Amino acid sequence: MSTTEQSIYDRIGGEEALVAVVDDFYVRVLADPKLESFFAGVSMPRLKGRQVEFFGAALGGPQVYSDAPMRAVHQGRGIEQEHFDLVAGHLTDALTAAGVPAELVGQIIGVVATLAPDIVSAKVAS
Ligand code: HEM
Repeated sequence: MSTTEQSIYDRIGGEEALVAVVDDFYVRVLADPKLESFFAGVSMPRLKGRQVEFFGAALGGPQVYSDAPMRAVHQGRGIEQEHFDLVAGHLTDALTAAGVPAELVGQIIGVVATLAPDIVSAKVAS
């Protein structure tokens, strides 16, 4: 057996686990009254597929994420830090519900948090 350090992707259970987490994540996001309107008219099967590619690539899996950069996808949608934090919370909950250990969830959310400057494009009016 190899003793090579496993990627986060392998440690959470590979593609099957990731697909299940992404499905549950979007159930939670779409059930959130503060978030659902952002996804009106969006093809969810397509978005889930892209999200599996994105997270697979980001967490050390074999996927290649070949679509637009995060800034191009999200800017101009009126996404505020509050919305980003809610989405990150739903991801935390979906990972935790799938049995991913808290330490790994923390590492994944740490990676996701670095994306906030590209995704948040609206400031709360002051
Ligand atoms: C938390 C970190 C986030 C990550 C890693 C992420 C990742 C992604 C990815 C990979 C796509 C697919 C892009 C493509 O077509 O290739 C996407 C699309 C999208 N994201 Fe995010 N996202 C995040 C946060 C958010 C937030 C906070 C919102 C809004 C509240 C949001 C709203 C959307 C919408 C509406 C689309 C669909 C765009 C379309 O196909 O028309 N995302 N996101």
